[in-house]
Amino acid sequence: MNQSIAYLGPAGTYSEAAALAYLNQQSVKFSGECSLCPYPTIAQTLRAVAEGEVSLAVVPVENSIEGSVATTLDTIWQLDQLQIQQALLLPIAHALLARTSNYEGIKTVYSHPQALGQCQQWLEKSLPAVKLIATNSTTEAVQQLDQDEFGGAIASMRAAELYQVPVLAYPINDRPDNCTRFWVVSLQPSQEGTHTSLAFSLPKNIPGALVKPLQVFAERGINMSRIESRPTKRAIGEYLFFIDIEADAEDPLVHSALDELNACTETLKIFGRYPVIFIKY
Ligand SMILES: O=C(O)C(=O)C[C@]1(C(=O)O)C=C[C@@H](O)C=C1
Repeated sequence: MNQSIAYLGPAGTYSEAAALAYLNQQSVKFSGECSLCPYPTIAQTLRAVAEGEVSLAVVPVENSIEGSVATTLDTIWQLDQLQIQQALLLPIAHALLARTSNYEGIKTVYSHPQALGQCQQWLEKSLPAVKLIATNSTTEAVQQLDQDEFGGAIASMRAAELYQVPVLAYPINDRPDNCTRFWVVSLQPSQEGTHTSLAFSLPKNIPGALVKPLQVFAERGINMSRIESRPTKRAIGEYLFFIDIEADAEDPLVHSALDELNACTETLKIFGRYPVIFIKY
């Protein structure tokens, strides 16, 4: 069967690198045709799976310096039916691309807000006077350089090569061990898993409302590897809680925890069980 994988494009983004790493690792499974489909935003990338335009999407979820990718969490909550197949941990090393030959020539730096955040200290030290402009992706930042001869872009080395733009500095991320976690999602539940992700809203904003849902895991010795809150968008001070646990949703112990969690939350959504793969270069 023909497979298609949506990612935040255009070609050269870290999301494309994650999609290629996934494909490489699944090469036996995808022995037939498999195409990579770039989308302009993370929300559109996820919607493409929900609407059946593609079979899979690879989206960033969390970075070791900058934290959560809010659009991914918000969209996966809204779309409801998406299931995580796999988590991929990808090392991220940013480059400064520009057509001018030195830092003095750069007046504006373009990049995805996550990448700008991951290079914040380097930018303050090396280019303190430049204007920072957010783009939809790091590759879109590189494309801005066609219209701005005084511009610089924070993007991948692969983007520098693909679009033939010189690299002025590399690596420029504030920490050498910078990495981003991606989720591979589809409409089908995964057949295996060591981790499970879910999110819930609470019935009432009262003292201790979050204690019970957390106890459900603690009482069973299930380790939580992440908790993140996002606004419900209904009223100020109302939150959704996104939780990752280091356990398989199909394990009977986890099953009972999820049943109990369902009873003490307003809406509970299980985004799937999945393995975590570490990508090395
Ligand atoms: O703009 C890109 O290259 C992306 O793939 C997006 C993204 C992100 O949203 O976190 C992916 C990995 C890096 O953390 C920087 C940017």
